[in-house]
Amino acid sequence: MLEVQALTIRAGADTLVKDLSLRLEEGSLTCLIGPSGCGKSSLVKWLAGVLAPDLHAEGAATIDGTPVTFPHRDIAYQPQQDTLFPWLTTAENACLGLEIGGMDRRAARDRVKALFPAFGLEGHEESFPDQLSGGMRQRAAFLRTIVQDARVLLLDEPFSALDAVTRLHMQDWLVERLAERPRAALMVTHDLFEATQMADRVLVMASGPGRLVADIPIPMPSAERSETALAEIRSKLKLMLLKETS
Ligand SMILES: Nc1ncnc2c1ncn2[C@@H]1O[C@H](COP(=O)(O)OP(=O)(O)OP(=O)(O)O)[C@@H](O)[C@H]1O
Repeated sequence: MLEVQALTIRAGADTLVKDLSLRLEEGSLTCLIGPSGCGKSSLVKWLAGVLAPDLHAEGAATIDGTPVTFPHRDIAYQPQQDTLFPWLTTAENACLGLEIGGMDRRAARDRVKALFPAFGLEGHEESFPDQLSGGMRQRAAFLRTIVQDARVLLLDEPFSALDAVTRLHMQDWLVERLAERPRAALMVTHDLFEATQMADRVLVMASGPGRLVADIPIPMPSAERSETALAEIRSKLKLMLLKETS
């Protein structure tokens, strides 16, 4: 579905990401892990079309074999910071992606409002971002991304600010929604439990320069995952990360 070929990202003379290629399939949730600073966010930002202007990227991408440039209407992106507009209410922020995509304001409102209870945001539709907790803000940003009809989802540490129970709830919610409506999802996370529980594939990045060093499939359906099998995969991932950070 989405294919990246030979992506290199430079900051002046420094190479941040080098010659990175990957393919994301529809109906697949891929987690991207790697040490801090290895270039995970830079890759995702490039795919979202929001790479900082001082960075220079070379590389190509296709969707279903057709060359694309970013930003692209088939791609929805949740950045690491919630980036809610402080002058818009929670509901208005959550509607933004839909409205930019051309949806009528009332229809966008109805679609996001239906999801407020599942996101623990009910009663906060008219609150402004500075009236929300960090976790609520992150859920509002997640909502803004997930309601879009985009075929590709890019989620950069979408649950990092959530408490443990809410995080588990949102992880399950996302896995269920992706099962109902397959998309190609790429999720950056530092949490190996989250990665092995949710993903059907984990990509490992190394730094200096940023590159992919492993592609680990997790072929089991999430309902059938045994703790023993997942613990084995986590140990393998942990060893890789330790090697990359030592
Ligand atoms: N605008 C920029 N100009 C110069 N260097 C940058 C810029 N943005 C990021 N970098 C550098 O690029 C490298 C990769 O950063 P990036 O945010 O992609 O890493 P990351 O793997 O997502 O890290 P983390 O896990 O901590 O979020 C880092 O060394 C960072 O300092």
